[in-house]
Amino acid sequence: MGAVVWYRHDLRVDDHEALRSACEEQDVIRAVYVKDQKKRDFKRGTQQAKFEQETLENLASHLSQIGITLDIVEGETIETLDSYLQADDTVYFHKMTGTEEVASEQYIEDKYAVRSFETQTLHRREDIGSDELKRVFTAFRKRVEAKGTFYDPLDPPTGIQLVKEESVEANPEIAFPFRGGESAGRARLQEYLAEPVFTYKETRNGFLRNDSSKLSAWLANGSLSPRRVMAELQEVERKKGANESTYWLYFELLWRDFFHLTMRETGSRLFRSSGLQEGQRTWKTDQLAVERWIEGKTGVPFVDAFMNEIRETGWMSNRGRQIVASYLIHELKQDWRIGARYFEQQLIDYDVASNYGNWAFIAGVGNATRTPRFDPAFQQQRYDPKQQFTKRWT
Ligand SMILES: Cc1cc2nc3c(=O)[nH]c(=O)nc-3n(C[C@H](O)[C@H](O)[C@H](O)COP(=O)(O)OP(=O)(O)OC[C@H]3O[C@@H](n4cnc5c(N)ncnc54)[C@H](O)[C@@H]3O)c2cc1C
Repeated sequence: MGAVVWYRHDLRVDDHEALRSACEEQDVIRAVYVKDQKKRDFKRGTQQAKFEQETLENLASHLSQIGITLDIVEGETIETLDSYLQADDTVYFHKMTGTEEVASEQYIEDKYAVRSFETQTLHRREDIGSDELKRVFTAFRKRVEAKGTFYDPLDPPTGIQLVKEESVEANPEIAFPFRGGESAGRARLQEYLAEPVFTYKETRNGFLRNDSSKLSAWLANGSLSPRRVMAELQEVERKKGANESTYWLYFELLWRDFFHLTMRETGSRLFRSSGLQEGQRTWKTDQLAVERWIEGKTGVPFVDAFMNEIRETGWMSNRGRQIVASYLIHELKQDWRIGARYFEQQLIDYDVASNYGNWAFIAGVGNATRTPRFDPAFQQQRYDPKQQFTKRWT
């Protein structure tokens, strides 16, 4: 009989209830991560794959400190796990949001002994109240803020010391010059909370390294725990004082929670053409228009600059994402899911709930019925008046 920690979008040793419990309850532990590319009909962006690889190497080195080997196996998740697991194994894992992830959890729960935990979000379903989850962000936010429940992050199991991240040569033209892995995520968290966070509210729509936290990529693959981010943020507020900007970082983390908790209720409905709204919606699919959008050849320099940035670096700022998504949906009138799928392939911070939730929101088929529209010319005047960003990327 053995114990297996099944890693997915929780690629860390810190605040990892599944790993901690396995260490407390079992003598012999294996850890497994399944690289499942079979269901995808697209090739992942190089930056996304590189970030994952760096993350896995960092995780393996942390686990090896307490004698656990991380087995990385490729193939379809359920088939692969079935041949990896032994009938009397106990599987330790964290519950995830994505519908494919939930389906494989159910299979594993039915067939093996399991211990499952929930740490993917800052707040939990039960913090919202017993009635139906409020599908409007403001109502959700008020509910969790009134409750004010925060969960303390757990330290890594005894015997693991986080490897210190060596400093990364910063290229000022690249907004995301960081490596994958828990060590790099923690280093970035400290760097951001030391100073830049105090002006976050004013800078967050910018396009440079310190204009926003850049924590999303580590949060997305779970190499950083949202509870750890919040605990460190609260510590900084206690020591140096809270301001509107420090609150705003929490406010944005609530959007992440909101999309996750909504998707846990709505499941695969979000992937329909009409998203979370009722009925059918018809969208165009003009391959040439989509190709021009992807290749940064729409002829609208601000849009093209962002599309070139994501293609080369796997990163795009929130403002950029809103502008290019709005352009694809409202100007080119294309199916919003084509854009969401391209982001799924490219983004180093791809996260199913945040990605499809935001795309659906801009298409007017998400949680809100209002349809936000971003005029690239107006946006450029406001956020890149000297065209520094546009010139760099076109
Ligand atoms: C079309 C579109 C697609 C998106 N796809 C993704 C995605 O796949 N993965 C992803 O993590 N975010 C996605 N976002 C949300 C947002 O753009 C990124 O979270 C943010 O740009 C990441 O940069 P940051 O870490 O510096 O964010 P900060 O501004 O520093 O915010 C702090 C954290 O709050 C969370 N957050 C902030 N804004 C949002 C938001 N609108 N929705 C959900 N969470 C948010 C993120 O975890 C982020 O790291 C998308 C937004 C749009 C408009």
